[in-house]
Amino acid sequence: MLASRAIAAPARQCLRQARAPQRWLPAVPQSHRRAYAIPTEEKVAKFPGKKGPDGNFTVTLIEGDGIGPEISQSVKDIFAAAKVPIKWESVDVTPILKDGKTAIPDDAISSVRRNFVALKGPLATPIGKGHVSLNLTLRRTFNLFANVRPCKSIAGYKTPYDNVDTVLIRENTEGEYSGIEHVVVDGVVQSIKLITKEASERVLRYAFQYATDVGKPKVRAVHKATIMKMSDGLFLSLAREVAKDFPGVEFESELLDNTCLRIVTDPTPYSDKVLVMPNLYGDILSDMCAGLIGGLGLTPSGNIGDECSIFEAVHGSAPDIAGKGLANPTALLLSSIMMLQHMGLNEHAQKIQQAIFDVLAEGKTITGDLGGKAKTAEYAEAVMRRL
Ligand SMILES: NC(=O)C1=CN([C@@H]2O[C@H](COP(=O)(O)OP(=O)(O)OC[C@H]3O[C@@H](n4cnc5c(N)ncnc54)[C@H](O)[C@@H]3O)[C@@H](O)[C@H]2O)C=CC1
Ligand SMILES: O=C(O)CCC(=O)C(=O)O
Ligand SMILES: [Mg+2]
Repeated sequence: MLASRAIAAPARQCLRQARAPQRWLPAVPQSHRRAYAIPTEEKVAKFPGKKGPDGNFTVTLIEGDGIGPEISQSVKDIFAAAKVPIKWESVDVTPILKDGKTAIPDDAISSVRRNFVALKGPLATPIGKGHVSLNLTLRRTFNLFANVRPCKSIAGYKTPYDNVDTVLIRENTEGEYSGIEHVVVDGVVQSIKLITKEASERVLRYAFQYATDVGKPKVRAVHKATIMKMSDGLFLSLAREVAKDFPGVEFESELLDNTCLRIVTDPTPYSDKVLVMPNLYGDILSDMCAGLIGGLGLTPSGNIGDECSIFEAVHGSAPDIAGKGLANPTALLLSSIMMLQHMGLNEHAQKIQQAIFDVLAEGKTITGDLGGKAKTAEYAEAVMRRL
């Protein structure tokens, strides 16, 4: 593990740092929701209307596999303790076959469409034979074109770097994860990396808009257009085109291998940029960035679409620790904070986030991945005590 828990800086200093509010998604005024989940005025009007007569929003919950139910329980407990006006609608996403293809059950699809917003635990994908990734299927089903993966140092948790503050936006519907593979002849297989103008342009536009909204002065496209001249070449040339529509944001580009080297050598120069890239690169780089701040137990994400959005941790189902109460629920909790900010429930987001950062900064009740001894539920209880 890259980071090890060292003697924490003086607790008061850590708590002071931890108190700084953190917005994982831009504050989106109701009238500017267009660039995020809600594209039309009609939907803008409809969104707050999802609040039911009891004053609660209904949110779809996919608990997921492996550690999914354990970390989902922490979110449910903490949300209940913080009196977040949310009613969970749990759905089963056990895959079904539709026209010979893996599909999400209709009930789950209609729940997400009805509620606009979902929180999702990790879903395991079998290696080789077996169903295709349900995570990718969900992203494609709902056209969740931008995967926003912020990664910020946790005050009080010491790693080789104290100042990581990266935001990575990953194209989320195609690229290397198009799932188009076939056997050409025995012993020769082909896997298609599909890059389209439409999908590239919309994620690039989202990245520039995101940078504008959160006040990051630069967008950097990460690519390998030296080798994949046509596919990454198209992505890069579209990035240059889209940049012209955002004169207030500086555009840069960088080869993926160089990005990897530079971020692990010194992440500081990446704090003022939004990184945008094709699917696979974002998948790998986001796990790598998580390593810089203390691991996968800490990094959230949001899958953003025009019609609905699904929030989930960057990590997977962690089968090695599942069912043992060892999982760190912070990544899913911070994803749920992104979700609350997306929904405009900022006060609740801030209150819970502060409690999480305070518990982490204090360092007494933290899970094993961070060098502590607390079980998942004990950590969640510590967060609830801080609310
Ligand atoms: N978005 C999703 O639902 C994702 C699903 N997966 C799926 O998850 C399964 C397992 O994949 P792996 O490669 O093992 O990756 P993983 O992310 O599940 O685990 C990698 C390592 O990180 C640790 N870890 C992950 N989350 C943690 C947490 N919250 N607290 C403490 N430690 C944590 C695990 O114990 C393991 O040692 C696979 O079936 C994969 O397809 C993988 C990544 C994302
Ligand atoms: O769907 C999967 O199995 C893995 C997905 C993944 O690694 C990710 O979304 O980061
Ligand atoms: Mg991944």
